[in-house]
Amino acid sequence: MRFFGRVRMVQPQVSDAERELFGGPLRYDTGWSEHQHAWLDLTMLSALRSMPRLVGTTLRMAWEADRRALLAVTVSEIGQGGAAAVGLLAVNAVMHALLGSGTAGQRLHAVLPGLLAAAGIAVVNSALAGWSTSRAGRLEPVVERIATTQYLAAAASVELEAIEDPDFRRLVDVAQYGPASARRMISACVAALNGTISLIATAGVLTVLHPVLLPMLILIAAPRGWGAMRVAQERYVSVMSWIEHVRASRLIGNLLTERSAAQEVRVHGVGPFLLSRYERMAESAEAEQERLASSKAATEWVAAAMSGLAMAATYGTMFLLIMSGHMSLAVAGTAVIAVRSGSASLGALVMNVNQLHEESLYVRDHSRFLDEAARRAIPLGGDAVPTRVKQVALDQVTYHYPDRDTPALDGVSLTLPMGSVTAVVGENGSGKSTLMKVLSGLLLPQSGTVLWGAAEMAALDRSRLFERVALLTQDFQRWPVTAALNIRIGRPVHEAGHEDLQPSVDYAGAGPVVDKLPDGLRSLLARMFRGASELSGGEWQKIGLARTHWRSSTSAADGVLVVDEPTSALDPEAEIAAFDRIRRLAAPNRAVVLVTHRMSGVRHADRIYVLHRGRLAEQGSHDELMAARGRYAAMFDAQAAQYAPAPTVPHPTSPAVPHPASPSDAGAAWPPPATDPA
Ligand SMILES: Nc1ncnc2c1ncn2[C@@H]1O[C@H](COP(=O)(O)OP(=O)(O)OP(=O)(O)O)[C@@H](O)[C@H]1O
Repeated sequence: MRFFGRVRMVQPQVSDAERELFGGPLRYDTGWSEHQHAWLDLTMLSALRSMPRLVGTTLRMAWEADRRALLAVTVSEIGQGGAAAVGLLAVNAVMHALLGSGTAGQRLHAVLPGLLAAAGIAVVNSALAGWSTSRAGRLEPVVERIATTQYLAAAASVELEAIEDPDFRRLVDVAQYGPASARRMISACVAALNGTISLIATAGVLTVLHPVLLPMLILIAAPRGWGAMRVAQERYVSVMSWIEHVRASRLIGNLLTERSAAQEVRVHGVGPFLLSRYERMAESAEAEQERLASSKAATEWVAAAMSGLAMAATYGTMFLLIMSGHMSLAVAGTAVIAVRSGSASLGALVMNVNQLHEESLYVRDHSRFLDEAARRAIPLGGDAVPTRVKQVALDQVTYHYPDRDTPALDGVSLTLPMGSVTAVVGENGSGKSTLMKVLSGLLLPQSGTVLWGAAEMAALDRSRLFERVALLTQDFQRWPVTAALNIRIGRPVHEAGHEDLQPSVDYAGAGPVVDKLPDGLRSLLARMFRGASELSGGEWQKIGLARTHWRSSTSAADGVLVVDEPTSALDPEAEIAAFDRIRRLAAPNRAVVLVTHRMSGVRHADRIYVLHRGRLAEQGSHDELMAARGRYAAMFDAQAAQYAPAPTVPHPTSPAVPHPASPSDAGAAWPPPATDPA
């Protein structure tokens, strides 16, 4: 009876390794589980019922992609169905001629026209099949390309807030499977169309031959169709319940090969540790594969047995019909062939409907993503940004991340006059980076206003506003392209030769970095490609600075330069030089705002704002804030004290880690023999 009940979700046996690594059964919620119920409700009937809608969606996509190719596929598939029906009729004529009266020679002679017709039909059929394959081959990549382009364009045009929203990220994750599924839906649709037409053709011929043959055909094919559907359901449910665990073991496997983990993998002995956990997790996934294979074998065996019984009943019925004179031998011969090809078509059709349904779940995610992305897209249009502004100002700005209880910015007001350098300091998590995102127009405050001159940012055309902002953040993008493009990409629409970029290279002090590269600015900075060069963190920061200069120098309109922790990887000399260069970027048409924890870089700023837990705690020049002896002065003094001569730091007298359990664990005698420090 277990074969006929619903396919149920079985909670996977989680390995000890997974508990140890992740603290329990892993729930990597990708949104896949949203399919679960759709699928589990799937019966053959509901799959067939949803067929017209699914086919309609796919055909619409294909129609937009290439109408001529779609028409060619449809015509050739219908042609193949017709050819199958005519082929069966030709077989029937051959049977009649073979089993008719007359001498063997006369009968062979009578067979010839039927045989020639069957051969001709076979040739036409294969030509049509070839045509269909080639046109579908044209259609599939175009549909996939259109769906991929839609996906990428939608992902790149949403608000930053959407990208940082975990729910939206999950949708982005799951929708990535949509384009490939849309492509596969084309072939599944073509195959389903082919199956339907050949089935209608065969059914028509069988009904003409004898009315009892059609129900018999259905009886033979139904168990195989049921078996195919059940196996697919079990596979899908298994994938759904195991996906997190398979991903987890893949994640562990990847960590062993990743460059970023390579040092700890070796020095801390993480390699053998993770490898053993990977093996244990993979073993439990293998057990599931084995269970699935056994279940598939049993289901297919039951389906084959039921289909065999129906086949025996069909042949028995035909035998009785022949014996009672209700069916000729020729009809029976044709019926045997038709039943065989018809049951194969029906079985294939069920599988294709099945696949169509499975793929449509992912295509549905894709369109759900497109709808959601359109809802959360950065709005197009808006007022023009004034070319000349005296200042950019924040007035009582509050920003709240959706999943946080407390605001990251709470009633912050500040002013950035053109031509000035403003510094923002504060402890970790005080809201500095959030403030920079609000200033850049990447995040829109829930209350308060950002003003460009007298214009409110909320009313401005955001794409135009972005053109007036230059960004240099600590985790700026290290694009896997040439050194030249890594600079030019600061304003990619602006064409530039290497000589045009030279001032930016010189400005950033990146000359020695470029000189060291094998092909100068032409060198590829992408370690994953052969022949590419790699830069150190500090060298990259100089390239980043050159990019910022390029962006700033290619716009004459008033704008803002946002610099967030630009010098973290620079050596002391380069850091001093970098702060000096950043200050020099403040021009009559540019306001520079600088976020840093290096207090030495802040002291020359025209105005300094101190943030504390999202609120503005202090503001003023360096001298004013030092005189006020508040937070700023405390931070400055704490850093300055690091460089002041200090009394000798005492050495610890006892080990900071517990003793190993036994001397053999330590690999050396423990405790070490007492020695006289003197
Ligand atoms: N994407 C986000 N989603 C939710 N909360 C966030 C997000 N980014 C930052 N926060 C929270 O907002 C607060 C301010 O973060 P922000 O990154 O602006 O601080 P910061 O001053 O730049 O810190 P740091 O000096 O460490 O870079 C923190 O409590 C942080 O946890």
